[in-house]
Amino acid sequence: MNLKTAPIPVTVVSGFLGSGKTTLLNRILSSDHGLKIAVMVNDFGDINIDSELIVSAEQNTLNLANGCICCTVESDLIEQLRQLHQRRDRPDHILIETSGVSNPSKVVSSLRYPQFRHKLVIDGVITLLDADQFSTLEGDMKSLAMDQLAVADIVVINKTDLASDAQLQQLREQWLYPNARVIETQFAEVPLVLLFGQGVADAALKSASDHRCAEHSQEHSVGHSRGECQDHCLTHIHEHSASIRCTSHSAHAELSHGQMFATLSWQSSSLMSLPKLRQALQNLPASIYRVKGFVHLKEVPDQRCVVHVVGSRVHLEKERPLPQTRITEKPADSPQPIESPQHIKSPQPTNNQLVLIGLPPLDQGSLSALFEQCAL
Ligand SMILES: Nc1nc2c(ncn2[C@@H]2O[C@H](COP(=O)(O)OP(=O)(O)OP(=O)(O)O)[C@@H](O)[C@H]2O)c(=O)[nH]1
Repeated sequence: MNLKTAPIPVTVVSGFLGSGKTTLLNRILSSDHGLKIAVMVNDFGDINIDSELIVSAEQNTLNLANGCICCTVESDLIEQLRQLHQRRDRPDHILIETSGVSNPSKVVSSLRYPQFRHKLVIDGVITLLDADQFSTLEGDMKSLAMDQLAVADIVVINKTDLASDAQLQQLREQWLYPNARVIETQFAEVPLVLLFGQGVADAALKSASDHRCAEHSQEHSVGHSRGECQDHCLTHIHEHSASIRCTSHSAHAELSHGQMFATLSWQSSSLMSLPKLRQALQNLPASIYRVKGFVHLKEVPDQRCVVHVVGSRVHLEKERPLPQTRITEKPADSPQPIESPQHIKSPQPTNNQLVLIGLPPLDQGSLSALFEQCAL
């Protein structure tokens, strides 16, 4: 098959809030697989925190319209996919990270539209599950998490380092659908061949062998196993790889999924106190399941820190620089990145940004007051 006209494989990465989707994406984008991967990120919250947490190729950033990927931005998703397919530097693979409050089945059905026939092929749906927090989900949250599992081809039981043997056993026995392949991981260490499928692995192998250098062709001729050849060639082709990131962000305090979730954001320009912030995060109302963002702490004056709250777990760490992926030249007819204040990459030194996601109603006044008290 001609690789230039072959359908592009698309993998949908799903999973409830904080299950490790961005961790998985970063692992893939930082790996030396040699594939040109386009990533579409659908964040839920008016500040797009995920776009700053993902390994990026900024010049290729495209923005979708506001909203939850499965509820309101279908037309933009379709348009971006169409444009990706038309690019001269077509990606080898497309990854779509749905927001933690999305049901991936709608995305999957969009990918099946006739206009994508022979252009895109669904490689699979990967759903991550937070082994530590899954059992704490109740009601609508649990139903949504189950919907995400129901459409999965691969279920990744992530955060096994935080779960007891009994918790893991219960997950395996009670909550998994029979058809999915199940992998248990820490920090989303999923084998790449499982993610990309043999089709793409073969394409990369073929492309790499087309470009192979003299010493590699000699190695091929003596008959290495597929894995050995692939390792050599994928390293070689990596020099031509690029990552394209598309982001979507929802409007302030938007509700989605039948009004199931609400989000609000808080920003300030004051230094914050670490013990006060930690205490505030540990004492959030139970209706708030997820907090993520960046803060500047008095105790860490030289760099900003990343905040993650998932369920009852609070995690703060110094921001680590993300490796930048190599970028290929953009075709003249490709869409220009849209400048937006929400995507300014280097905020002022004391720009704290937090996004909170939970069950409505979220009380903006009292939550803002809670964080204001952490400011010095
Ligand atoms: N201990 C532990 N922490 C993990 C693991 N995987 C991810 N995390 C942490 O869990 C937090 C949430 O991870 P993300 O990758 O941002 O989760 P996400 O699914 O993208 O989150 P949303 O986009 O908000 O739904 C971060 O602090 C990660 O570092 C793991 O296996 N073990």
